Amino acid sequence: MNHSDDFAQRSAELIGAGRYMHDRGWVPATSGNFSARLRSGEIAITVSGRHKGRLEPNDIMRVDLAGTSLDGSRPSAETLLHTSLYQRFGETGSVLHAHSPGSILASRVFPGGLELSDHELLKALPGITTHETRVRIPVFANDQDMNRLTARVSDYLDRQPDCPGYVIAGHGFYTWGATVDDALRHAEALEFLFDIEVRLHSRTQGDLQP
Ligand SMILES: CSC[C@@H](O)[C@@H](O)C(=O)COP(=O)(O)O
Ligand SMILES: [Zn+2]
Repeated sequence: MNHSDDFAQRSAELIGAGRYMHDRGWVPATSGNFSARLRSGEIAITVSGRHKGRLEPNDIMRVDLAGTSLDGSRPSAETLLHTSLYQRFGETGSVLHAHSPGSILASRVFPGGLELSDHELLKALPGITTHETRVRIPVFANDQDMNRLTARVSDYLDRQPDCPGYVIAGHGFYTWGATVDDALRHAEALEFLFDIEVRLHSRTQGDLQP
């Protein structure tokens, strides 16, 4: 496959992911951003400000691993959060970011992070083969300074390299995978688990009411 076919193929996958996520209410009002690693080593990423449920081929652009635009378009405002993951994890082929209700609610209910355990669906996450696993999803404070936010995430991943995703408080979540499909599966599993954990928490709180 030549480089332009590769770019077209990855772009089509990101467009499909956007439609899927928008249909589920995870990327409202131009929020979210998506990327995929190209065979050339460059990154295909969404152009900033585009509606992620109605992406077209020219809404996907190329950046280098430092996040610099390679074709004159303006990449996602959160490009650094994507490129830092590609720099860190050689096997990562796609990064997805959503502003999903489950992740935002979870960040309010569990500001110190979530502990996911005893869920069969954990097996949808990379390297997990049993529900008897404990997966920690950190919650970072939101920050408009991408260098500072990226540094905080990187510092965490230095210590917890198996982390499958993270939440940004009041903002959304990031997850990644070897392919766009893998990253989408991780997104779907995490969003489901965020929702379950929030509902479990409110049930427990409700039970405690006089
Ligand atoms: C609609 S506000 C959302 C943005 O501030 C940002 O968080 C986001 O997810 C989308 O930014 P973008 O630059 O389009 O990639
Ligand atoms: Zn965002």
